Amino acid sequence: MTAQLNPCGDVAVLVPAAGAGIRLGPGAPKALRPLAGEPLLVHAVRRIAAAGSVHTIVVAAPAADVAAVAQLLAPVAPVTVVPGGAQRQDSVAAALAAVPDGPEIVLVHDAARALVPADLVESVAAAVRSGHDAVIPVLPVVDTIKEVSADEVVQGTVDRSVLRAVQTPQGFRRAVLAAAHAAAVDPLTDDAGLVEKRGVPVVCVPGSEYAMKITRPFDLALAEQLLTVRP
Ligand SMILES: Nc1ccn([C@@H]2O[C@H](COP(=O)(O)OP(=O)(O)OP(=O)(O)O)[C@@H](O)[C@H]2O)c(=O)n1
Ligand SMILES: C[C@](O)(CO)[C@H](O)COP(=O)(O)O
Repeated sequence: MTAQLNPCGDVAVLVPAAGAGIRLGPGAPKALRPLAGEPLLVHAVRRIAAAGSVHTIVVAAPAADVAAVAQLLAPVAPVTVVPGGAQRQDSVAAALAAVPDGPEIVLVHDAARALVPADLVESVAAAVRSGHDAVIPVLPVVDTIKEVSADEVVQGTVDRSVLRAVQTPQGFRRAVLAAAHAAAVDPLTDDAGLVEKRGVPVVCVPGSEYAMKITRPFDLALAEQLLTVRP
C-alpha cells in the first residue's frame, strides 16, 4: 500500500541515492541493489514515509535511472525524483532545489542507511523544531583509534571519548542548509560539515545501530540479519 505523507507536516527529507556503490563491489547503483528482495532505496523511503512529520520526500537518483526510480517508488510513497550529481553534495543540492515551499525543516538521509528507524527521523526533526539550526545523530566510537603515517606506522592514540561516529538523517533549518550549500566550495562527506564551516553550532542526538551505512558486502549481510530480528 502506498504510504501517505503528512500534508500538514513541516519536514522535507532529501535522499541522496545517486552513488555507484564502488565499495560494495560490481553491480547496479548501490541504492538499487536488493536487500531481502527489495532495493535499499525502497527500504529507506518506506521508513522515512512512516515518520509522522514528513511532508515531502525528494530522491536524487542516478541520472540514467530517474524514470525507473520514480516508477519503483510510486507504490511506496509520493516522492519527487531528480537526477543526482557527481558527488554526494551535488546530489543533495539537486534534491534541495526541488523542495516545494512549505517545509521549514530539511533532513538529509543516505539511501545507503536503508534500515533507518522512523523514530530516529522524528527525533532529529524534533531537535531542529526545538530551536537547533543543525542536528546530527551520532554513536560513540567503540574501537581504540590510532593516528598513522602514510606508511601505516602508528603516530599516536586518539582520545576516543571526544569522538562520535556520525549518521544520517542530518537535520537543518531549511534556510541554514540552503545557505551552506549555496556557499559550498569543496565537496565534503556530510552536510553538517558545510554548516560547521559557516560557524553554525551542530548539535548531536543519539543515533541508532539500525541506521548503519551499508557500504561494504559485510554491511549488506549484516542488514539482512537485522531484518530477520526487526523487520
Ligand atoms: N554522487 C553521489 C554519491 C553518493 N550519493 C549517495 O550518498 C549516500 C552515501 O554515500 P555512500 O554510502 O558513500 O554511497 P556510494 O557513493 O554509492 O558508495 P561508494 O563510495 O562505495 O561508491 C548514498 O546513499 C549514495 O547513493 C549520491 O547521491 N550521489
Ligand atoms: C553522510 C555520512 O553518511 C555521515 O556518516 C557519510 O559522511 C557519508 O560518507 P561516504 O564517504 O560518502 O560514505
